[in-house]
Amino acid sequence: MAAMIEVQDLKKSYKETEAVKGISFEVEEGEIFGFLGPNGAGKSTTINMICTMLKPTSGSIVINGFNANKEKNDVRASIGLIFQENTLDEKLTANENLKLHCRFYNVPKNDRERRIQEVLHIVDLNDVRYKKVETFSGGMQRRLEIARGLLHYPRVLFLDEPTVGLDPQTRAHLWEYILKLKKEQGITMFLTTHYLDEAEISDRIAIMDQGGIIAVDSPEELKRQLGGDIIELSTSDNAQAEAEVQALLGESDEFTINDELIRLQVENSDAFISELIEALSVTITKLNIRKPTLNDVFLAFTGRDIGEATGT
Ligand SMILES: Nc1ncnc2c1ncn2[C@@H]1O[C@H](COP(=O)(O)OP(=O)(O)OP(=O)(O)O)[C@@H](O)[C@H]1O
Repeated sequence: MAAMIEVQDLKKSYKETEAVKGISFEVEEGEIFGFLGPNGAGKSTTINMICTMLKPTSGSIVINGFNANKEKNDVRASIGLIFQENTLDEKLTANENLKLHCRFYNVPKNDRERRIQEVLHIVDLNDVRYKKVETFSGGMQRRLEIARGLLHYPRVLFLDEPTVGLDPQTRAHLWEYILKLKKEQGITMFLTTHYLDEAEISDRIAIMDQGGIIAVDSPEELKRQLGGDIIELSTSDNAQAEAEVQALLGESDEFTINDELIRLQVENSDAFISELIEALSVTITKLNIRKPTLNDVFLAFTGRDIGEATGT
């Protein structure tokens, strides 16, 4: 199967900043592709280039078989954008917002009524079709934006932090709709999010840092590559414990430490934990053993916790 998005050696420089440093990746048709990275990594710049809103310095982008540089209109017709900011006209009804979009995207006149009904049905908003958007809850507005993004039958949906500012229940609902779209319409999704539980839904995740892509794989594989178990502990004297853990692990093994928590990764915690307890002269006040999470993956690749790295 041909890739739905093909990015090759893509670069973007702003005066002094090399924001995107020659990245290459492919997104398969029908997959949810998560795009993660710390603030300033180059994610927005990359997405804006893929969506034809920003001209690359060099490199090539092909979407749905169309070249983003030479066939902008075909690319735009192939994609739907659902960004963080609400771009609906709140003074208009849902119906009016959708009709406007049909006009912008040249949806044939005879098709408009059928498509509006179709997309409203997908997001369960048929009942409020003739109500003003300003009377909608945040979640309903988001659903209407998704409906609008689907009106011109895009093959790829770009979802840029689609659930920011929504309560957990609305987030969960919205995800049900997004997954339904993937399943029923086979739409490819390009997703950025700071919520790791959402990123976990992706078929594959790319991690971007300092203008480059440093990992691309399924969430399971990324976690598996990290391997072993994560041990987190606090002690009565973490500085002393740090020296003792280092002596036990040897120079080559890595672990992270901050004021409260020593975090280390070992092949097999069962075998290691008794050695650790024996090696420590200080009292252990907290001990937690777990499998790696996506946050550990993020930390391993970028050196930062996703919360710190994205200011969330
Ligand atoms: N218009 C611009 N002019 C100059 N520099 C820019 C411009 N837009 C972005 N940059 C720089 O390019 C780099 C990448 O920025 P970008 O916004 O793509 O990162 P990001 O990963 O999307 O970050 P965030 O998660 O904060 O949105 C940063 O160093 C940023 O300061």
